[in-house]
Amino acid sequence: MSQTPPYTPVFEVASATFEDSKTVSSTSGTSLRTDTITVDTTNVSNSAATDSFYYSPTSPAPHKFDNTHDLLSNLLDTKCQVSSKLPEIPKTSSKTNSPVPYKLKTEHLESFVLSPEVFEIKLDKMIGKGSNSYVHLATLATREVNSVAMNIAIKIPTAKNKVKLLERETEFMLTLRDYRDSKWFRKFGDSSFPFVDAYGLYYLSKSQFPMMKKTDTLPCLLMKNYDTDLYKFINEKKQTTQATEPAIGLDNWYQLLDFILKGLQVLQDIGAVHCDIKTDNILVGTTLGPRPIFKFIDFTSSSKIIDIHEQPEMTLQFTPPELLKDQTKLPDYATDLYSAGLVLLQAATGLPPYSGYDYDPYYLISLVKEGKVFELLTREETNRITGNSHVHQILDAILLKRRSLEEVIGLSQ
Ligand SMILES: Nc1ncnc2c1ncn2[C@@H]1O[C@H](COP(=O)(O)OP(=O)(O)OP(=O)(O)O)[C@@H](O)[C@H]1O
Repeated sequence: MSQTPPYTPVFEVASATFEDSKTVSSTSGTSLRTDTITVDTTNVSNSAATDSFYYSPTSPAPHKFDNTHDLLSNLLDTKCQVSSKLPEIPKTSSKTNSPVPYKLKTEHLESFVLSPEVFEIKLDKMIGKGSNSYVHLATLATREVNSVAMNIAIKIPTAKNKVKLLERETEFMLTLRDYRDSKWFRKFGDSSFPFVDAYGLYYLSKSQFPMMKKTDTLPCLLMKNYDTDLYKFINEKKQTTQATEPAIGLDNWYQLLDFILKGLQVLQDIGAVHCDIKTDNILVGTTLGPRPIFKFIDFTSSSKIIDIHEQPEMTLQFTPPELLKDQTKLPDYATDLYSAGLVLLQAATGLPPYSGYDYDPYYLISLVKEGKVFELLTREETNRITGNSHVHQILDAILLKRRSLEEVIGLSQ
């Protein structure tokens, strides 16, 4: 199923080359909460893991075990039953041709690897595909008699040369996690953290993931799994909402606004930009309570501002005009705010920005450069914005007047 809009061109702003980034639908039905995680043991065996599984040649250091022990305890929100004694690690014969696992670039990342002696992963259906990775639903379980298990999403690089992006993304998620643990609750109380939780890295090889080359053993990113993404959520909701209210409904729209403003404040606090904010990159938990929960994902283009020296890959329809007009201009906070404004616009109109004008990428570039997104709206789309003057005012402030985040926060209250 196509997402933002069919065959969304992902492009390098600097070179304006196009790449097909069609995504498939995310259809998982897991219901795990961020704050109090419910163990979903549906279809999960409680027996000891007896299937053959992959042992990473990387021997886990004891501190890794402690780390994962704590991690699973927190994640599962139950008394963890991981044995404190590591199972026997099979001796790897020097004669076997087992592929050498990809060497992670930092110790920080290595310490985030989950030990295959403690945990096992069972892959389930694919729930997403980006330009750099496959995303599958999977079960993460402990390898002990009374195994505990939970459903997760696993991001698998499409090739070895994509692992650098996954490393970078994981580093970024660890920075976000540090922020969550040290500052989030003090500043925002107990509201839901706006970024998806990363659980760890886990090595997979061809025996578990047949699409991997047999010479590769690559780290994959384990994350909390959510029901759907914002693109699909908008399409579903617009069928039932009034023609003069935002496509996702007014309450949900304000909930989305609140999530976006908090997420952008976190990014500003750590001096970073996401750089690929779009409806495909926002997940939605719909079964976790009366209101949907939103989470940013996909940090492959994200970075601290001081580390940015060239324009990263962005999605054309969500790129602000100034980056297209001047290819030496680097992204900043205004970049994310503009992209987020387009997300709010899509959530209001029900259609992706420049919908109907994306048949020719070069024509599309010229429209995006001129920032003509409002002028191209149909009457139906406009009605969904103008039906509420406050919604209209906020979209206008972000997308036309290009107000700062602080000013938009002021307007939203
Ligand atoms: N934690 C998750 N839970 C459920 N679905 C997910 C999760 N993470 C990713 N997905 C699905 O997989 C898709 C691809 O993921 P992601 O955008 O992270 O991959 P990518 O290869 O970096 O993509 P891009 O081409 O946008 O850079 C998402 O659009 C989403 O539908």
